[in-house]
Amino acid sequence: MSKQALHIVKIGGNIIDAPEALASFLANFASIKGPKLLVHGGGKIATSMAAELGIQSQMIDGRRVTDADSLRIVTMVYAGWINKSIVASLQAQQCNAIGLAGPDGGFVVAKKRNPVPMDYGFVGDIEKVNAQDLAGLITAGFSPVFAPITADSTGQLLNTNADTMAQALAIGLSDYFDVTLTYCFEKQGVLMDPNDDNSVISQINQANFAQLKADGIVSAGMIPKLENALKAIAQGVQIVRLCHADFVSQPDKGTLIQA
Ligand SMILES: Nc1ncnc2c1ncn2[C@@H]1O[C@H](COP(=O)(O)OP(=O)(O)O)[C@@H](O)[C@H]1O
Ligand SMILES: CC(=O)N[C@@H](CCC(=O)OP(=O)(O)O)C(=O)O
Repeated sequence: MSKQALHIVKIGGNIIDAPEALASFLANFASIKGPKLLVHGGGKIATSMAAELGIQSQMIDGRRVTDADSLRIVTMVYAGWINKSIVASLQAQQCNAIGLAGPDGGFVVAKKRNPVPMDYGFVGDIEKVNAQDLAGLITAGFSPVFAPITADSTGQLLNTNADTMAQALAIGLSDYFDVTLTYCFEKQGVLMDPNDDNSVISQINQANFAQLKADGIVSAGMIPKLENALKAIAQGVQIVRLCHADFVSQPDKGTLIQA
């Protein structure tokens, strides 16, 4: 029997940092019919806030090396300012958004990343999603808005990559819904030439991803994003797509991920 459709959308830092682009994205998100869930990043704002406070940010393979000071900043920025700004905007557009981070409701439990071979500090890898309770919240009519902050089983807060958070929530919720996962960012999709918006690669699977990586066509934050997208499609998510934030509700745009 087919399940109810659920749209899970991830929105990244470049859009969140651009007020007009964010407003237009949120209007489109609010107009999606039926159950929906938003995961947001905000890495760019966290980096500039840290710089204002005299703290340098270091990224390795798309992950922020998170010391105690950085953890305080990312928690305030992601689970505070960004999350509440988005929720308030969605509520003003009759979307019944509820702001959450991993520790709320025990929805996402993580584990501090092993410090060997590389110590990322307070960075969490997701261990468990409490999908049953979260599905209940969604079925009750709420649209969860997740900040990429988690905690471990001892209560230690951790910083988690937002693309990974979206992937784990999508896989967990696939037991209860037919999930479409859309990664929205500021490009038209995965591009053959990152400077040419007309060069969208229409489909990506494990085999051509390996080739695109080897050829240096995908780089930086795009590599973990595609790894997350490929994991989602391999583990029960029905549709996975990467597209420009303006096209969140246009299923024919962007790059489709294939198993
Ligand atoms: N082939 C590619 N096509 C599109 N973007 C690419 C490609 N290779 C690298 N990128 C970079 O990946 C970025 C998206 O990853 P990331 O910065 O982690 O996004 P976000 O913070 O929006 O999740 C793009 O802004 C772009 O600079
Ligand atoms: C561990 C880790 O790297 N966490 C990310 C969380 C934010 C994020 O993923 O934001 P974008 O989607 O805007 O890149 C970070 O602090 O940058």
